[in-house]
Amino acid sequence: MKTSAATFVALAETIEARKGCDPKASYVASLFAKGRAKIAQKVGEEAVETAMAVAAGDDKALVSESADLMFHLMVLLSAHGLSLDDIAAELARREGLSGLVEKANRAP
Ligand SMILES: N=c1c2ncn([C@@H]3O[C@H](COP(=O)(O)OP(=O)(O)OP(=O)(O)O)[C@@H](O)[C@H]3O)c2ncn1[C@@H]1O[C@H](COP(=O)(O)O)[C@@H](O)[C@H]1O
Repeated sequence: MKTSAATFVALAETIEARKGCDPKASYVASLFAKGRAKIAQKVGEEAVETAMAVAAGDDKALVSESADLMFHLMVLLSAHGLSLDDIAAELARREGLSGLVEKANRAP
């Protein structure tokens, strides 16, 4: 089995390769064809479904819905010319900065 990172890298490459493909032959291409607003809507729906899996106490559904959420988020990032590297860079920038300290330092 691939490592988590390798799986995300492979999926990101597949998503990029779907740009310009026939929307009838590819779900990713169909998302790109529908546009950013529709992809963002799908991200919102999958986030809600992820939360509902938690409310139902269903860990199997939590994994499945989280995968749907991550997948659609990666398509959304790609549609904006961004990638998981941008998210990793932002998380790296925050490394070591407690969320409690950051929140306390926010301008009122
Ligand atoms: N990881 C995924 C993946 N996860 C979820 N999905 C699809 O996401 C959709 C979400 O289902 P929903 O019921 O929420 O949405 P829907 O009802 O079909 O759509 P709406 O009409 O509600 O908008 C389903 O069609 C899933 O099959 C995915 N589709 C593709 N991938 C990956 O993307 C690759 C490329 O896919 P294609 O572009 O289709 O070749 C695949 O090989 C996979 O690796």
